[in-house]
Amino acid sequence: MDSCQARHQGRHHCVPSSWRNLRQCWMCPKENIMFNAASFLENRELYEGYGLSAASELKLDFPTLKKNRDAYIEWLNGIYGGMIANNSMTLIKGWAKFVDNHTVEVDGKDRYTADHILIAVGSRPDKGGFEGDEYCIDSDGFFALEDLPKKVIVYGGGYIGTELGQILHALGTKVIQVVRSEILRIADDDIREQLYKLMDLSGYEYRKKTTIVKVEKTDSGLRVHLSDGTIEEDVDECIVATGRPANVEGLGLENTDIELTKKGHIKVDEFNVTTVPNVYAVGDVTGAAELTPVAIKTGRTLVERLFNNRPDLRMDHDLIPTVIFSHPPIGMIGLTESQAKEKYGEENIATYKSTYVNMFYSLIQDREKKPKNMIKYIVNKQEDEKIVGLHLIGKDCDEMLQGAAIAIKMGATKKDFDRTVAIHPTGSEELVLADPYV
Ligand SMILES: Cc1cc2nc3c(=O)[nH]c(=O)nc-3n(C[C@H](O)[C@H](O)[C@H](O)COP(=O)(O)OP(=O)(O)OC[C@H]3O[C@@H](n4cnc5c(N)ncnc54)[C@H](O)[C@@H]3O)c2cc1C
Ligand SMILES: NC(=O)c1ccc[n+]([C@@H]2O[C@H](COP(=O)([O-])OP(=O)(O)OC[C@H]3O[C@@H](n4cnc5c(N)ncnc54)[C@H](O)[C@@H]3O)[C@@H](O)[C@H]2O)c1
Repeated sequence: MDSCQARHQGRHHCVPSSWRNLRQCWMCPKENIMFNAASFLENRELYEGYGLSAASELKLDFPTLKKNRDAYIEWLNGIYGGMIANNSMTLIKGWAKFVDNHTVEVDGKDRYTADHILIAVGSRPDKGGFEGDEYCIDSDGFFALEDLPKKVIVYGGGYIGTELGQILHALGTKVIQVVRSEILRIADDDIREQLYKLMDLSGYEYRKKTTIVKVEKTDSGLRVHLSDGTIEEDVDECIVATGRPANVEGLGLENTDIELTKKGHIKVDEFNVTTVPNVYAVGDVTGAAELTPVAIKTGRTLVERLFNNRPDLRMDHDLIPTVIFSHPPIGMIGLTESQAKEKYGEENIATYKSTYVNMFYSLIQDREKKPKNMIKYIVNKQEDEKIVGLHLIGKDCDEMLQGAAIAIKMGATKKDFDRTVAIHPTGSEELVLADPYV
């Protein structure tokens, strides 16, 4: 929890410039390192084609990966700590609880008050809610693993379940992802179908429309009972990733007039003010898109408004680009085809789609085994084919989206993309070659 001191009020540029470098949470880089490790290994089968025979002997030393990853995160945290110290901020370490609308108590001892109080306590992993969920781990437990498990059940079809399942699979674990309905329901239907094809191609196992009924501990690991009647034996870890509720328990909100939404998030208005004046909330705890850049940008926007004389400034939640770091990654911005049809009417929506093989896979001899990227544009015919959604899946799509997102945020049409000359030979060139208008 951060509290802003009143002494900043009215001063211009009181946001330290080094804050602008604050751009990551610890979970994102931690998972990104695991994504990269998995990317090295998943390409093992390509080495031979590239004449890299020694590389096919590549072996994972998991404890070394974990040690180096954790050291990197510690180094990052040190940098952030330094930024706080160097900017004359006082950091009080401890668990915060409201005792009234404007007073916060830390670790049940010291009390603090301020003209402005910002709540940014994030979210926490859901437990699962089935018999034996105490034997399961969550994403924090995944990062604490000391060695690579042999067999894992991943429960949940969202970002975390899909990312962790895919990382473990690429590292060599036998993974079964169990999902209540579909994997990545938030994705566009065509992209999800392509994901399933790519998962099938890589031998990734998933069970759709299935839930976990019960988990038991046995001498040889976990026994997991699934709703389709099957039982998985000798499971080393069962990772639950069924969402992240707001972290409001123990925050003492009952001592305040701060209200929650029906879904249990802190209720805020468009300026991120809670139901108590001068108490603000940003990030996961508000139910905004649960993404690091969203939390950070909302915080910066609020600070600019309060202390930099920009009274009308508010966070813009429209067209937020996001990437799911599956293998391969999925990038998306804006509406899916079905959302766009619902919003603008079926007759006003057109789509452009392209599938292609990234040159990286060109030396795979069997055409059927070449993973295909897919790009899909959703455009509004009423507005000169303005792009209202862009969806990508495949190698390098994580890096391809950001530039396109700028253009789309500026209101680009499909023709604007078509007019742009391609950069050859890259995967990104498909963005301007996909089903071109001219
Ligand atoms: C495994 C995983 C991977 C992710 N990967 C990505 C990614 O690749 N890209 C991306 O954009 N987003 C990613 N996210 C989402 C991202 O981490 C969150 O959206 C982001 O961290 C939200 O920021 P926040 O400030 O709201 O909360 P947090 O970053 O969770 O920070 C909340 C802080 O408040 C502290 N806190 C809680 N309660 C109290 C209290 N009572 N007193 C004092 N302190 C308290 C917590 O300990 C924590 O330090 C990932 C999330 C997870 C779980
Ligand atoms: N790459 C990234 O940017 C990244 C990575 C990780 C997490 N995140 C953020 O963190 C958030 C939380 O991730 P998450 O994967 O925990 O949540 P999520 O909301 O993405 O997915 C939760 C999944 O669990 C399922 N589910 C919910 N309740 C269930 C139940 N009772 N039984 C069975 N299944 C159930 C949902 O259908 C969904 O498939 C994400 O929404 C995302 O915004 C982002």
